[in-house]
Formats: sequence, structure tokens, C-alpha cells
Amino acid sequence: MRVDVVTIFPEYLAPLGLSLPGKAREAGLLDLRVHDLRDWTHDRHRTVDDTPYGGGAGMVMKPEPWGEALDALTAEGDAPVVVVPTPSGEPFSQALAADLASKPRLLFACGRYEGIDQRVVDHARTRWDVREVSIGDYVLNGGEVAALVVTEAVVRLLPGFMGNPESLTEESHGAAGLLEYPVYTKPPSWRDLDVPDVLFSGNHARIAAWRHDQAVRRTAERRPDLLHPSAVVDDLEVRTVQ
Ligand SMILES: N#Cc1c(-c2ccc3ccn(Cc4ccc(CN5CCOCC5)cc4)c3c2)n[nH]c1N
Repeated sequence: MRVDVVTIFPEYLAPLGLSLPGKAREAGLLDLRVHDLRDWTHDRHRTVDDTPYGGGAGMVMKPEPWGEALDALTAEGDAPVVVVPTPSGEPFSQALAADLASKPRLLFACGRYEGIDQRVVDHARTRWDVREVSIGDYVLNGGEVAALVVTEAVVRLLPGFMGNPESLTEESHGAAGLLEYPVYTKPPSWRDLDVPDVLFSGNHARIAAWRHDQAVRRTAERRPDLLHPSAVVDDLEVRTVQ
């Protein structure tokens, strides 16, 4: 997968060179290219913003640099999905991450200030698959954090990326749609807190049942919205009503 990120803060994307995305790049699974939007300006001050039509606080990102950047970056290679982080976007989800992971190329348009001139998105929609995405109901100062979040969530789903693909199926918001169960490691007792006995039983069926019950319990308590409406939570044991 090729991922292009266009931003006025290229250094913001440095963490993508670390940890898992970094390994993906070394393994050739991820071709990450970060671009400075100001490379597509032509004035002495490398201007990317201007005052908003209609008045209001703050500044808006000018369309011209974005148009030139998208033209240049899409002149070669696969047609990208253009991902535009925005507070007004579609909520990012594991399902959307899986959809994006199936694409050959993503191009993140990271805005700042009060956002990007709407005509940039409108014009992009005439040429590419555009996804306006929000990573949550809170306000950030720009799209770079979202690009980091979406890239990590997508890259870890790429075939051959995770050492143990089985771990992907057990995850929260994964196939089961439940939150993850509690995990433990050595020592068996720590500050008078013991690891649950079932995990020492060697009985894999019992352990699996205990883990499922813990996941159901946790989901019912913290994220009941993730439980299917047909599910009946009885003593925190979820049974789907036939
Ligand atoms: N993903 C994601 C995000 C973002 C995000 C993503 C991209 C950009 C680019 C600029 N900003 C700053 C910004 C803040 C607030 C507002 C709202 N406006 C309403 C009308 O009055 C003016 C203000 C707009 C732009 C961004 C924020 N925030 N939260 C998420 N989950």
C-alpha cells in the first residue's frame, strides 16, 4: 500500500517511521510519502491560507496549493482514496479501517486553521473516491493526528503485517464486536493481586469461555451500544434470542 500525506507540518508524521508502521515500511508493505503543502505555493511567504468569505474567526486554507498538490501527486501511480480528516466527517471505525486496508493507495489531505476551502473537496470528488473522516467528537487543531490514527489502524490490517494474524480476530471492535477481555502475565501475584485461577487450568475451553464472558461483561458495562439489540444480557451472559 502506498500512503501519501499532504500537510504543512511534515514532521508531525515522523512517528509513522517508528514501531509497526516503520516495520511495515521495512517489509515493503507500506510505501509512505509525506509532502509539505507549501511546496506547491509560489509566493515569497509560501502562503497557504487566507481570510474566510462571509467573515468569521480564523483563516481558511487556499484552494490553489491543494489543487496543485493533488494534481501532482495523482499524475502517477494508482488512483488514491483521498482521505480528508475533518470534525464534520464520517466517524472512523474498524469497518472503515478494513475498507481502506483493501485499497492500493491512500492520500491524506491534512488541513489546518478552520479547514480547507470546500471547493478542494468538491473538485476532488469529481476525480477520486473521497472520504471525509472524523476520529472522534472532540476538536483538534488539524488533520495530522487523524492521519496517524487512520494509518496505524489500516496498516496493521494489511496481509503479512501482524506477526500473529489471529490476534486481529480477537480484538476489540473485531469480528466478535466485543471489547477485549483482561490480560495477565507473570508474576502470578503482584501487590496481593492474583491472576485468575482459570488461566492456570490448562483447560482451553474453560479459558475461552471465561475470556468470552469477561468480554461480554466488560462490553455490557462500558459499551452496551456494541451489543446486538437481539442480545439478552442475563447475568451478564449474552444469549442471542432466536
Ligand atoms: N479527523 C478529525 C478531527 C478534527 C480536525 C480535522 C482536520 C482539521 C483541519 C483544521 N481543523 C481545526 C478545526 C477545528 C474546528 C473546526 C470547526 N469549525 C466550526 C465552524 O466554525 C469554525 C470552526 C474546524 C477546523 C481540523 C480539525 N477535529 N476533531 C476531529 N475528530
